[in-house]
Amino acid sequence: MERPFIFINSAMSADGKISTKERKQVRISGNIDFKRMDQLRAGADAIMVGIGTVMADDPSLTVKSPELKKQRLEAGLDENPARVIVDSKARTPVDADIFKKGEGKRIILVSESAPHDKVAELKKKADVIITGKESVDLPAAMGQLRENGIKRLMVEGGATLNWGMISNGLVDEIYTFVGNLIIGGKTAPTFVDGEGSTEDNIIKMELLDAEKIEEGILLKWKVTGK
Ligand SMILES: NC(=O)C1=CN([C@@H]2O[C@H](COP(=O)(O)OP(=O)(O)OC[C@H]3O[C@@H](n4cnc5c(N)ncnc54)[C@H](OP(=O)(O)O)[C@@H]3O)[C@@H](O)[C@H]2O)C=CC1
Ligand SMILES: Nc1nc(O)c(N)c(N[C@@H]2O[C@H](COP(=O)(O)O)[C@@H](O)[C@H]2O)n1
Repeated sequence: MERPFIFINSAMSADGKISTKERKQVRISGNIDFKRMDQLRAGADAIMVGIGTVMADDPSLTVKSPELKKQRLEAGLDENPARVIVDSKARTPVDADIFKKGEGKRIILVSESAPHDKVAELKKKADVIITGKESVDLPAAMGQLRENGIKRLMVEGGATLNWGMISNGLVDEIYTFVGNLIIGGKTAPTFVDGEGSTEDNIIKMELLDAEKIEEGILLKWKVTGK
């Protein structure tokens, strides 16, 4: 099944953490990196996060620059790319910022195990796509997104979703900004958590670029597979 071009953009500390041990959002990027992230958002057809990120950060995932929003409108697009949440049990709060802030489409990916009343509530606010029995079937869901016209998908984490996407061979490129912080903590999320690899199925990448930005470094990777 055809799927979109998929890339992950993330910011992590020098020790690979993407937030604190309390799973509190940390400002890792500086202004230049946030502008770069905004450009990536504006150039995508959709931006996707896991339900863990919605619960922890309550992000809006909107394009912030007025100029970039204007350019999207002039190109006949919605002001914001579609915002997608991977949420097997339909736990997304109906008052989440994703629903309150910005124009544009919202899509919730749920599984067959999601309570029907919660799905009905979310359907008032978003398109709902059902795949998988207990958990969202990510490969099938990516195919459905492509059928819904999404050709370029930006994934913004978090750690568990990043593992789900990468381990299923669904990620083409990864952009990580590594900031000048050490967060530490064995329970603080790293860029990729989940089940993890054994030696024979470690995922390989090719370095595309490395660029110093303010006090950190932006690494661009192409995922080449197992
Ligand atoms: N610095 C940065 O760039 C960023 C940092 N973060 C941080 O990351 C943390 C959140 O990460 P995390 O807690 O791992 O949550 P995630 O955002 O990765 O969401 C994970 C959840 O997604 C759902 N899911 C559904 N289907 C799948 C599947 N097939 N594979 C994987 N996940 C699936 C699961 O919940 P269910 O079973 O209920 O569906 C799972 O628990 C926060 O602390 C946040 O601040 C987040 C984004 C960016
Ligand atoms: N690129 C980047 N740098 C950081 O330092 C960050 N903390 C994040 N976090 C991501 O941004 C989301 C918030 O988006 P909104 O401002 O609400 O639109 C957050 O959920 C992370 O995905 N990213």
